[in-house]
Amino acid sequence: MKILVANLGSTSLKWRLFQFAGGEERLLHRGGLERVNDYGAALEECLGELGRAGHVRGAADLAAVGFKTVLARGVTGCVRVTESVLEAMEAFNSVAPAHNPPYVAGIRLFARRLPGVPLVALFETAFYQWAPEAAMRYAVPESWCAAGVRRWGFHGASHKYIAERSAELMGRPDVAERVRRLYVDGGRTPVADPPLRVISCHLGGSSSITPLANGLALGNSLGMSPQSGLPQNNRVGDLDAFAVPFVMRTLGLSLEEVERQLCRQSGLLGLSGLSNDIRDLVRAAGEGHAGARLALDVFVHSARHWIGSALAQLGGADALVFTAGIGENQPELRAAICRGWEELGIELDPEKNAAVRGAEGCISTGRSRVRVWVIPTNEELVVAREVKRLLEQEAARGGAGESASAGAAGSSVN
Ligand SMILES: Nc1ncnc2c1ncn2[C@@H]1O[C@H](COP(=O)(O)OP(=O)(O)O)[C@@H](O)[C@H]1O
Ligand SMILES: CC(=O)OP(=O)(O)O
Ligand SMILES: [Mg+2]
Repeated sequence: MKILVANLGSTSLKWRLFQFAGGEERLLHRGGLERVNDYGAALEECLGELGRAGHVRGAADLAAVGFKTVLARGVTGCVRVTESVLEAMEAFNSVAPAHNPPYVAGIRLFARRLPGVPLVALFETAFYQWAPEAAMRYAVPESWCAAGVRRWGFHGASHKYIAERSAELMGRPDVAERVRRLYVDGGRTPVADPPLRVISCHLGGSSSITPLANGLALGNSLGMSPQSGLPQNNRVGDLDAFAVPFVMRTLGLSLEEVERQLCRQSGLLGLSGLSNDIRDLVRAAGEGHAGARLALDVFVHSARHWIGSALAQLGGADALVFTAGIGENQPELRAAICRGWEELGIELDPEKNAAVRGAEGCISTGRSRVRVWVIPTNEELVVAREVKRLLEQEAARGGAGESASAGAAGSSVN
């Protein structure tokens, strides 16, 4: 069974093609494009590359295409994409303006280009279904919460992968197995003592930090929208809610203009006035650009704030993990984030830290009580496994029937 996963990130397109056969998972192909603005053209390039490599010449070559979709009204988990799922995503376009519109368009493009191939979505919010209610609520009236104003949490596929892989690296196969089975039994797979406490730092085009207790999320720095928490590439991150009516009144901005500026001209770009890409900012800061320096400093300050929160929620940590575009590749920022934490039992080894870029490795000293890791994420594998499971469930039921999640009913788009 061949499953393609298309990961439409806020700055990139990444894809991986997996073959599942006889209990084995094999990666057949992977690729990606950076600094993407036109996702339609990027997806055509992906399909072209898969065709030229001889892997996907037509619909018959694929069992399914999986998508790491962000959020939808009333839908989570792993579902067949139906018209009503797309409508539920569109209903939250204004909550995830950088993510939902390109995903809906991208899914429709696959439906046209690969007619008949099952299209399946694993929503990023799925990983937080079991997080404590106190970690997921805002202090707003109940009617706001009922309308969707609550913390949803994102980067679920990535933090799930880190939960599993970090448990393996920390010698905890029991916790890794619980994580693998999470969407089967809701985290009820038993684990041994002592508890494994991991802080997962996904730092990329969007960034988020999650405390993991025995593989389960206790929350996420991303809240109701993927524009919260740390400053994002060109999206705002945390902001006092009263700033919005204030700038509308005092600067005379329309609601649409406020939304546009918060989503396109804020974050690292807004702070630096230069770029939304950390590579440009590190280079420019080195050349004395004050805006770039400020953007990096705010990013580091915010990362430390959220790691501190995770440390407090977990009551300490056994491992701290850096992943995604920035976390995997940027030793200078990892060092700045972990500065002065020896008393907390976190001590980076400067040489190991400098040496690990885009690869898996431990970057803490032998003395460090908390082991610090770089783990390249594999969101696509997490999605592909759930897609496979859904197809197998459907086959066992004798066809693509009703899906487990609310709101997923309706005619399949493919
Ligand atoms: N080789 C690299 N060195 C340093 N930073 C990088 C590198 N590659 C990517 N980045 C940073 O990571 C971001 C992309 O993160 P990533 O998680 O891969 O993408 P997305 O958010 O689109 O899913 C870039 O915008 C850039 O800031
Ligand atoms: C929220 C999310 O999935 O972020 P990104 O697209 O940047 O990876
Ligand atoms: Mg991403």
